[in-house]
Amino acid sequence: MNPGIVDPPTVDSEWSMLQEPTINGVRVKDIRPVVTGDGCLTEVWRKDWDFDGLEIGQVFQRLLDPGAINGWHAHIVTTDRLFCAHGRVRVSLYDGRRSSPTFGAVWQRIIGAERPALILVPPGVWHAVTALGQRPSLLLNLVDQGYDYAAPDHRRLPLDTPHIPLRLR
Ligand SMILES: Cc1cn([C@H]2C[C@H](O)[C@@H](COP(=O)(O)OP(=O)(O)O[C@H]3O[C@H](C)C(=O)[C@H](O)[C@H]3O)O2)c(=O)[nH]c1=O
Repeated sequence: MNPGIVDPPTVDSEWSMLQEPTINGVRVKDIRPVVTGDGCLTEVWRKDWDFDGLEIGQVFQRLLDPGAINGWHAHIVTTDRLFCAHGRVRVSLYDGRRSSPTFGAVWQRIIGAERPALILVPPGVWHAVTALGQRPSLLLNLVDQGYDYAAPDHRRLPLDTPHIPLRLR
């Protein structure tokens, strides 16, 4: 038999995710849903988690059709907090900050209703979200400052940009 390669687990023996962020300033808060008699309840953000010490300036939702790839985006000053409330998505990140100790690093994590988590994406970190599975995915973004219609803090690169060493399709 061809020995192949060792297939490492994505979780430890407590089922905690092993994929620690490789990008400076990116944080992940895993959240455990509370199962109830008629469904479940999942917290999304609490001030006393001391997750980032930032404000919540706005919350918006983004519905993604199955297979949709939303990206690449980055912000100059805005911090995103991404939470997948329904369905399942892959969050892909690239550190585009030249001054960052992890400049050039990439990191990906799958989150969703079965494995809820809040992902903090600092300014300058390029991000893209891929909707997985066969049903629409609902992404919440709890940003630290509200969208400015007159001067959007929103930069975009095409999915096939040569500046980001990740191919999403
Ligand atoms: C953010 C925002 C946008 N808009 C308008 C502006 C555009 O005409 C339209 C789409 O906005 P945008 O291109 O920002 O949407 P997405 O491409 O889904 O990107 C947004 O959601 C993904 C997940 C990110 O991660 C981005 O950081 C975030 O900007 O909605 C508003 O009217 N209000 C808002 O708060």
